[in-house]
Amino acid sequence: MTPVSDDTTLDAYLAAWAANDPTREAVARTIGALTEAGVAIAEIVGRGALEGAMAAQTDATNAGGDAQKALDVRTHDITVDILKDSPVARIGSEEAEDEVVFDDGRPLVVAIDPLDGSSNIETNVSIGTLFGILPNVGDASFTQPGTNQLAAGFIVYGPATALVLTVGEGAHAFMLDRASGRFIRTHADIKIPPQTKEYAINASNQRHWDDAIQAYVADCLAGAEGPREKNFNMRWVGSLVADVFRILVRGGVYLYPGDARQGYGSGRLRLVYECNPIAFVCEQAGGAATDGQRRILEIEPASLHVRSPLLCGSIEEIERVGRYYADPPRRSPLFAKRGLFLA
Ligand SMILES: O=P(O)(O)OC[C@H]1O[C@](O)(COP(=O)(O)O)[C@@H](O)[C@@H]1O
Ligand SMILES: [Mg+2]
Ligand SMILES: [Mg+2]
Repeated sequence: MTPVSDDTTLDAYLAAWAANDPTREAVARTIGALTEAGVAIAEIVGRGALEGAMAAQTDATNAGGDAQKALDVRTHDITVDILKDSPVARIGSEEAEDEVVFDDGRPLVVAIDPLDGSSNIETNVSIGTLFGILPNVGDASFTQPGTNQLAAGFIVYGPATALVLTVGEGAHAFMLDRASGRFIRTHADIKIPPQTKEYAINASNQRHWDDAIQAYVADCLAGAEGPREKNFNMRWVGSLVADVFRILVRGGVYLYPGDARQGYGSGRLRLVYECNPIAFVCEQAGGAATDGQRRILEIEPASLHVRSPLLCGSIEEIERVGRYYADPPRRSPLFAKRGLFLA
C-alpha cells in the first residue's frame, strides 16, 4: 500500500476513539505509555554499538529458555517502569517467568514481548516490541483468548520507528517524527493484498517440517512450472515485527510452523504476546492468522508463555495452507518427501 501521511497524530486518533468511554480512555493511556517506552527504546537502539554491549548475553535465560541479552532485560525494565503509573494491573512479559503485578484494582493487563528479534540486535537489522492489551480478569488474565484483546500492535525499530496499531477498527501504521516526538499516521486502514507471490519461512528447518508445510513450500518453489503456475519470492528477516510490517505493506505470508525439532512441536513463537497481537493486526487488515488449522485468536492459552505455530498474512494463502493441513496434497515423486527436489 502507498504510504500517505494524513497528519493524524496517534494522540488525536486515540482521543477521538476514546472520547467519553472510560475503558477506551484507559486503553488509550496505556498505548500512550507503551509508545513512550517505545520512543526510549528507539533512542537506545538508534545508538547501536555506541550504547555499549546491547547484544551481550547475560547469565540468565527467559521463560522460553532463550539466553537473555542485555537489551532484552533493559527493554523489559523500561517498559515495566513506564507502565507502573498507567491503568495496567499486570504485565505478562517474555522476559519474566512470573507476571509483574502492580495493582489488581486497575482495569487492564498488558502482554508484551519487549524486544522481538533478539538474534538481530548486533547485526543492525530491524527489531521491535509486541503488545496486546486485555481486560484485567485477575489470575486468568493471560489465559484469555486473543479475541478478548482490546488493542494490540507492535513497534518496529528500523530505518524508521513505526507503530502498527489496532483498537479493533482497522489496522493503522504511524511513524515516529523524531523532530516532534509524535507518531504520525502514514498508513490508514491497511489492507493486506489477499494474494501474494512472496513467502517467509526459515528454510533451514525444511527437513523438520510436516507434510502440509512441505507441500506448500514445494509448490511455491516449483514456480511457474509447478501447480501454482507463478514464481514466488522468499524473504526472512528473522524479526517477526519486520517480516509482518513488510506483509502489511505489500502482502505475503509468514510461516513459523511446528516442526520435528525437540522443543519445536508448537513452533517457536509465544501465543499470548507474539501470535495474538500479530493475529489481531492481520485480521483487522483483512488478512488471516492460524496455527494451520485453528484461528489464532480463538485458541485458549494454557499459560502465559505457551507456544503456538503461526501462519499469517495474505488470506488466500493462509486458507490454502489450511487446506493442505486438512488434506495434504499428493505429489508426484519429484516433489515427494524423498523426491528429487526435497531430498
Ligand atoms: O531464529 P529463527 O528460528 O529463524 O526464529 C526467528 C523468529 O524468532 C523470533 O526472533 C522470536 O522472537 P524473540 O526474539 O522475541 O525471541 C521472531 O522475531 C523471529 O521471526
Ligand atoms: Mg519475539
Ligand atoms: Mg523477545
